[in-house]
Amino acid sequence: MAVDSTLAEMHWKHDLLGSIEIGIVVLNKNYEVQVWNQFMENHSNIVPGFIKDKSIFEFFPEIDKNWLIRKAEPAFSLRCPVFVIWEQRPYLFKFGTNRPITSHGEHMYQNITIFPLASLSGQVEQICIVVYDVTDEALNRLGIQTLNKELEKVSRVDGLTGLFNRRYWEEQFELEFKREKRNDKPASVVMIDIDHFKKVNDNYGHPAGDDVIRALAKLIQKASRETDVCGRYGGEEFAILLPDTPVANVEFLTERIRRLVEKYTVVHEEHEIKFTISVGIAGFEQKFKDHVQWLEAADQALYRAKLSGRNKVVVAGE
Ligand SMILES: Nc1nc2c(ncn2[C@@H]2O[C@H](COP(=O)(O)OP(=O)(O)OP(=O)(O)O)[C@@H](O)[C@H]2O)c(=O)[nH]1
Repeated sequence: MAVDSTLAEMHWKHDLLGSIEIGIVVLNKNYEVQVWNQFMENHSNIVPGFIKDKSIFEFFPEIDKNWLIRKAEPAFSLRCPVFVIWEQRPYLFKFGTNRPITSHGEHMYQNITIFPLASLSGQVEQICIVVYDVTDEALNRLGIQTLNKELEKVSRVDGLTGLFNRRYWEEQFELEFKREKRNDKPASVVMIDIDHFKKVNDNYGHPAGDDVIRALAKLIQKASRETDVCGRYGGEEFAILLPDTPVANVEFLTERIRRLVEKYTVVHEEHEIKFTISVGIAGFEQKFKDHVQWLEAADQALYRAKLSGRNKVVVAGE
């Protein structure tokens, strides 16, 4: 009778371990597998009889041995459970998943709990690793994060050129102005405007004009440093903020862009379009009350470049 009830108990425990949708692995102190439930078998294609008494590290090279031993140590020595969530480590066992393939990989995301299994004497000779499949939750979260990053980028960038849009550029410019007010280091701002751009639109059409705007944006970006903040300020007007750069260096740089543009040809359908730019530069001065005054100085220099014949670089105050 006693044997019967023990057998029955073993049977339902076996059924229970087999039917639950979580992985259960019992390891001894040598990290050899003692229990391997149906979930683990289904996802690894390794049957319990084959892996029993073998080191877990032999079968799963993706498991960082030192890391797992370090993690499981408190379960053995302090008898406390240990939790590892997918944000810390996406998975312990590299199992596939039947979810649609996304940019976040096609493996199963797992939360892991490591429980101490104490014997009657209170000694912990074994630990139980419980593996939860949290792929749906992880993919949702990662999907939302990607979407948020995309939205953040879209809200900063001008769609036609890929440069910063006016709003974001102005925000950065205002911040730089405040930094300059405190630090008083050399910094410059540049306004660039395409000459007689209306004629480009009138002669070749609006899409051709767009190609010219895009071409100039590329030239500006190529000539600038990573720390320069390049923006499309208006239709055919661009602004560059150059932190830590004195006016003399900027004059040299913008003169180079001006010459490059002069030589450049935009090919749109059967048309070869030539164009030029006018440039205004203003170095930071402590006398500016706000960033608007600093930008106005560059704008006035640009206006003088236009008035004095276009295709020119003019520095404010010179
Ligand atoms: N193709 C295209 N044209 C634009 C865009 N935004 C503004 N424009 C055009 O840019 C032209 C700007 O013309 P104006 O402000 O008169 O200046 P301009 O012809 O460049 O003359 P100057 O600046 O005095 O040399 C207008 O015809 C606008 O329609 C755009 O995104 N694409």
